[in-house]
Amino acid sequence: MAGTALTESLSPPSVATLAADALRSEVWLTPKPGLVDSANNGSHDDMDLPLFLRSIDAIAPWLHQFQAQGQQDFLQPAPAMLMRIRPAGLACEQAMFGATQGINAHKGGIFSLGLLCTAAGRLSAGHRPLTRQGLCAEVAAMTQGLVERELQHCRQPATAGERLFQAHGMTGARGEVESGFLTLRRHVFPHWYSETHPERRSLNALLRLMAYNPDTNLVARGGLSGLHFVQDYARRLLTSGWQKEDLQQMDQALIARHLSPGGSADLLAVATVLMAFPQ
Ligand SMILES: CC(C)(COP(=O)(O)OP(=O)(O)OC[C@H]1O[C@@H](n2cnc3c(N)ncnc32)[C@H](O)[C@@H]1O)[C@@H](O)C(=O)NCCC(=O)NCCS
Ligand SMILES: Nc1ncnc2c1ncn2[C@@H]1O[C@H](COP(=O)(O)OP(=O)(O)OP(=O)(O)O)[C@@H](O)[C@H]1O
Repeated sequence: MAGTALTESLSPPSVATLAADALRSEVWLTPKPGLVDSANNGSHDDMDLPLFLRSIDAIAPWLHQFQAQGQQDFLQPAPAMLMRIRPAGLACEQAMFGATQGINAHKGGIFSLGLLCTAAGRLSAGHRPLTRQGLCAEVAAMTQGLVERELQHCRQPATAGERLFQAHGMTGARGEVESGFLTLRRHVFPHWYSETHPERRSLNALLRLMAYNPDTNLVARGGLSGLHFVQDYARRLLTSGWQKEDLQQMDQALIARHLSPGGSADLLAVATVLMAFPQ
């Protein structure tokens, strides 16, 4: 069985390589509503595709670092891991900002994929099976209590994510990892094989994410009405069936409203990595 062969043959560094490849596929995938892709810069005045590729080149070595640290620390209790990898996470963010002249191309992606690579390192070093479910559970275990510690107890919100928790109770990237990527498990994985062509499969997964992910990027730019606009639009396309032209029209609608579903782009990359593993 292909899935079993993958579990046995995936040597640890391959997961970090899969993650960098997933970031590259995500940015090349076109048309992506509101996001940077090969046709346009979506709702972003300060980013383009070459900037994303430079950012990925800067991040890639750190993804291996996360995995190595997961392997090295596999005997540590899971909840101790986030504190241990955060310095590498912040250094990776700095490397990204260095490559992009201070522009946030991948902050969310570094966070989610860094945790995923660490989880993979821990599972492989502990001779535990590298499965989708196991990886999601390990990410959840490593981030247990994160929303309470960093969002509920945050007195002076500094980031958009922290402000949006206070304003709307949105838990953003932290809530998604603490739930073991619940949005992916509930709304994306069960429908992954409903499309056979790889490009349509990725675009359909992105559409499903836009329909169901409580993306703090959308609320930061367009308020709750911005989030609902994107969710309603994506749900309509999922119901009626869609072609690339529909996504191009949706792109124009999001650009006109300055909306960008960046959190969904990040989760698409996470899904691409996780779908390389057996269930
Ligand atoms: C947790 C991270 C992502 C910071 O999050 P932040 O508060 O800036 O906001 P937010 O939760 O909206 O996430 C930022 C990025 O995550 C992505 N994202 C947004 N929504 C989602 C979602 N629902 N699911 C997954 N990713 C998402 C987007 O790309 C977004 O740009 C990370 O950069 C980090 O750990 N920073 C250190 C911050 C810290 O230690 N603060 C102290 C607490 S007061
Ligand atoms: N292809 C993509 N296009 C745009 N954003 C993406 C893409 N892939 C991932 N993202 C995510 O979107 C986030 C950037 O979104 P955004 O520019 O809205 O954030 P910001 O810089 O914090 O806010 P603003 O630009 O409104 O000041 C990044 O953290 C990144 O992880």
